[in-house]
Amino acid sequence: MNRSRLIFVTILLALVGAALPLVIMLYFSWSRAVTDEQSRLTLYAQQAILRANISFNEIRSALHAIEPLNLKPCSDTHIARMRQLTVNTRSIEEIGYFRDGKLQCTSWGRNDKYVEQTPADFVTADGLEVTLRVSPVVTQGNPMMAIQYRSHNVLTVPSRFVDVIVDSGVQLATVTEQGFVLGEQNSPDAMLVRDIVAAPANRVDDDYLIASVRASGLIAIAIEPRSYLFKRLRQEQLILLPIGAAIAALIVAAMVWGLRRRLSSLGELNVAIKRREFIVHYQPIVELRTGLCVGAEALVRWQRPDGSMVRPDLFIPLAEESGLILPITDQVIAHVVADLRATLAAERHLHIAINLSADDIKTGRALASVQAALKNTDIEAQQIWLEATERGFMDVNSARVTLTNARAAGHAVAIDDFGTGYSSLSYLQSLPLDSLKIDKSFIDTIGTDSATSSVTPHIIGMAKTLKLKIVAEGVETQEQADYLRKHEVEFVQGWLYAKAMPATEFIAYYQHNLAQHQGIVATTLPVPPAAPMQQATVSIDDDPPTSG
Ligand SMILES: Nc1nc2c(ncn2[C@@H]2O[C@@H]3COP(=O)(O)O[C@H]4[C@@H](O)[C@H](n5cnc6c(=O)[nH]c(N)nc65)O[C@@H]4COP(=O)(O)O[C@H]3[C@H]2O)c(=O)[nH]1
Repeated sequence: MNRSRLIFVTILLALVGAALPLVIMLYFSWSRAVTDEQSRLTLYAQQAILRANISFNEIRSALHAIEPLNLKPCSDTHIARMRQLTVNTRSIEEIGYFRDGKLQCTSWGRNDKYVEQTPADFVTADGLEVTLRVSPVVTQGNPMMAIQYRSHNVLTVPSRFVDVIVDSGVQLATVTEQGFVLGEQNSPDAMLVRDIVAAPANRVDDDYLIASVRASGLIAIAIEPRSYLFKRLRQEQLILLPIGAAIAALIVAAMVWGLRRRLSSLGELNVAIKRREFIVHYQPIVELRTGLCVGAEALVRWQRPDGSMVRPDLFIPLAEESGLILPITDQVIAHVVADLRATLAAERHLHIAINLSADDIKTGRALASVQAALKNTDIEAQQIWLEATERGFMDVNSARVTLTNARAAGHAVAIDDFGTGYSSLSYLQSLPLDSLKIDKSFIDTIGTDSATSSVTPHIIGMAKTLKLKIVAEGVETQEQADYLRKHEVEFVQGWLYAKAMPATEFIAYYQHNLAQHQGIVATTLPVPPAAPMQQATVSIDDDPPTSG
């Protein structure tokens, strides 16, 4: 990703990162406000059901108490008893006695007016006949509810069935399951109440917030205007939005910090490329059967002006992401040629493996760089191996073209870090490869009972089936080397043999190794078909061995 793209993507991510916590907090504020308000309304509805049940129970008890007394109807004792029950029972305003459907007397005395018993709107399960609206004859007050049991009748105020102290604006109704409204507060809309009875549920609609409770054959409904919700919403937002803003600020700060770091890393990398601060170390590759050093892997190092060395895994990912890897590969190639030109010309069986990035493989330009660098030198193409990781094969068609061209030019091609990426057997089969490097993570499992330890022999078997030479990377112990020898792995690379070292040290290492293996023949070099290389004979004669 180049600089301006990086800035653009970071700004985009920062905007999303800043908006996200605010949106989440807005959502939480809303859902908390709705939940809180609905809990409040539900509580009112529960209290209304409780009040309605208390009223019914009181009335039922009074009626059941007076009916079996068998007092002389409308006698002074009878009227006194009715009055006593009326005074002592909160829910009862008046008790009346009926005979043949006509009111004879009430708790206030004998009745000489003609009053007929009103027909019941509904009858409860235990036989109480309820008439919702009757006009009291004696007190001449507001409409009341009449509840009749046999010859006695009680008048009660409907508000007894919703007798709950609610905040102003909250509407309350207690309704039977059949839809008869027993009592209401603050005049809830009748249509709305009917709708809620048909499908009782807590909900928020365009105008109202609604909660309902169903119990004992009754439904209590509490309703408040939706605008009330906004008061609660503002309270929630006052708490949650500052938290969201703080998280958003943290995200933006982290992104700005990351961007500045990346830009400064990118800037430093750019300067390092211009100043050619990259050098190459060489890690020997040894033929396992003979112990002969047959080559080395070129490993880039960033040498800062203060002399400190930066490991490749700290800058290669950034270089690959930003496209700066291409000039770095060029500098590696130039270093290999400058460092080992004479040695490679003198030792024809010696090879150097150069790492190519995914971009190098995709564009194919690294091949042109190698060819240009080898021009006018005595280094032969087969002495330069090209290593590509599985990431380099993501664009399999361009990878195939580059690898085919590389092999046609005489280079051996290796797949690096095998097993850590996504390569499949079909990839391996379809790409022109000479060798496979088993990643250190698999070598580490040798002799252990880790879950992946069983994979190593499969990789070896697969490479052999595909006739690829094998290089085992990161060999650190004799046990690993013995295992690899037993499985006929051809080449090894690792600290058991040598760490990566500067060119002069590598040349000395190589000469020493050569002297130790006087007269021994290396037999297992990969051979690209287009420029076949004969088995190399290692000698310690003054005359360098020739190939081809
Ligand atoms: N612990 C342990 N480590 C061992 C052992 N033997 C080898 N190694 C390390 O394993 C890495 C092998 O290189 P790689 O898999 O190509 O992995 C390389 C390669 O992917 C990348 N890299 C290095 N040089 C270049 C380069 O010139 N171009 C590109 N594109 N990538 C490079 O950076 C990675 C890391 O390179 P290095 O830090 O040099 O680390 C090297 C090497 O020093 C061992 O026995 N034990």
